Amino acid sequence: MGYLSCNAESAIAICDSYYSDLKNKNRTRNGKPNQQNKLVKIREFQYSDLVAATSGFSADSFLGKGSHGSVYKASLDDGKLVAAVKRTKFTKPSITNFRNHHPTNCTGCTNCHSPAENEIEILSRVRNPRRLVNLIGFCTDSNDNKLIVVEYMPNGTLYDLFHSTTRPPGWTRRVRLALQVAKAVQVLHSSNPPVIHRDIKSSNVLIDENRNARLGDFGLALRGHVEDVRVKCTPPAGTLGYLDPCYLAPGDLSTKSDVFSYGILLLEIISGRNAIDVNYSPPSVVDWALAVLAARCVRSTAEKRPSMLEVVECLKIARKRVQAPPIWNSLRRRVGRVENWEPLIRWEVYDRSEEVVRAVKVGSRRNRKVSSVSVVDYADRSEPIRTKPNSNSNSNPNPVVRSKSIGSGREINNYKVGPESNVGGGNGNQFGFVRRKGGVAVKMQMARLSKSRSMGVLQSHRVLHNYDKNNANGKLQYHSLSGG
Ligand SMILES: Nc1ncnc2c1ncn2[C@@H]1O[C@H](COP(=O)(O)OP(=O)(O)OP(=O)(O)O)[C@@H](O)[C@H]1O
Repeated sequence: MGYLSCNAESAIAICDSYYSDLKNKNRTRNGKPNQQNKLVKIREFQYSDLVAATSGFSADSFLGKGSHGSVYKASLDDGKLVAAVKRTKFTKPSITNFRNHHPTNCTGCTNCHSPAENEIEILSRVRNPRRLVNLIGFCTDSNDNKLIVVEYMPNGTLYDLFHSTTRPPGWTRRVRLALQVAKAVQVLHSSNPPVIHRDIKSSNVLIDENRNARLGDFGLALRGHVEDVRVKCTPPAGTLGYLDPCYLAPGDLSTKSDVFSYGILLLEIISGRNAIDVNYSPPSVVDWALAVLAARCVRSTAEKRPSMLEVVECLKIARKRVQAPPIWNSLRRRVGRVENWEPLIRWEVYDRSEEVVRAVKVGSRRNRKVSSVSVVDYADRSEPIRTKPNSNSNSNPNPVVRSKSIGSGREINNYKVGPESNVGGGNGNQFGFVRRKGGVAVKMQMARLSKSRSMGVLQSHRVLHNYDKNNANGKLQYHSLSGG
């Protein structure tokens, strides 16, 4: 890892092609420095400085805990720089395990290097002041653990915004946040070589001082082309609930796995309070546009998912619509006055030859009026969408997967994962897939999403056997998919 072998500040500029490209782009045509592409130096901090900056990693500076460690607010440079310090613990795999992971010698993957080391390596090469939670520096403690110093995001996470506040964001802001996250993912995918984040989820989207969404936590990210040895030898990882069901072996990885996770995130964004009541006409076009997009992102065939560029373009159109017509605003105001608003959205994500993907909006709690809107690929649908007037979570007769709220924040109360198993408590707050085989609907795993503990759609016993149940927070790490 280049950045570790040399002096931190110079290492980045010398060792990395991204930064040498940046150097060339760093001047505009008239020779003036280009502010956007400004080279940023990665600092190496003394451990004692970080101890002082966080008041000894005190409870007062504590910001949150993830699966790999804790995050603290740090006041550096005499208070001129406020940052977040991630302090992680990582046990390196034994030599035997290491050999089992890698049939050939590994040049470094997220299984042999700590998430912190990986995050430093990735973030020292990819930078975006508006879209990403950027790296400021790093530090090594006496046990050789790495601490990461990143930009401080004062307004929590997207997860908090939707699930820990009494008043979740309105529709306009949701579209804006969705677009910002899409742009962040696009930045990663369009960099050369591309970066695949592998852990896109609402708790990894942080809200900056301007209330914009930024993508963070690059502990599992991989930088490289899919054919690169490093990418090819890194076992699958991610968070259950967001994990691409196609991603079962290292060779399955592509940017489309991120698209899948983004689709789940988009569903999470959509499935809270809606801006438009179906009683009002016309019903929201924007929410359907988003629903279609989300459904396309989570298609089970990776090639049929859109690229992030397409996602960004689609969301830009959705944003224009939400901003444009005056009637929209008055409707939004009326809906905003409704208390205890809770949308009922039933998702039917069918994968029948990959041609029918549909989402059905059932109605609002207030009036329970039913609206059935077809959204995508309906030309060839062979059966009508059934909705029942006055349906609610208790009386809905449809035996389809139903999601009242995705990302409910509640714990999973049971799970069994396997080809014929059913996941979740079964009270309606579930999300899942129905796969059709020979005209018969086969329910696949359903999940009740909760922060970092959400369940995913897993289809392989091999994966299950390799799932480390002791791993905290539902974070998935696979251990010996290559037969070890
Ligand atoms: N840059 C930051 N600025 C402010 N708060 C942060 C920052 N990074 C993380 N946090 C806070 O610390 C918490 C833990 O973050 P961390 O990235 O370690 O874990 P996570 O994303 O919640 O879970 P996981 O490790 O499973 O991905 C976050 O939920 C957030 O509240």
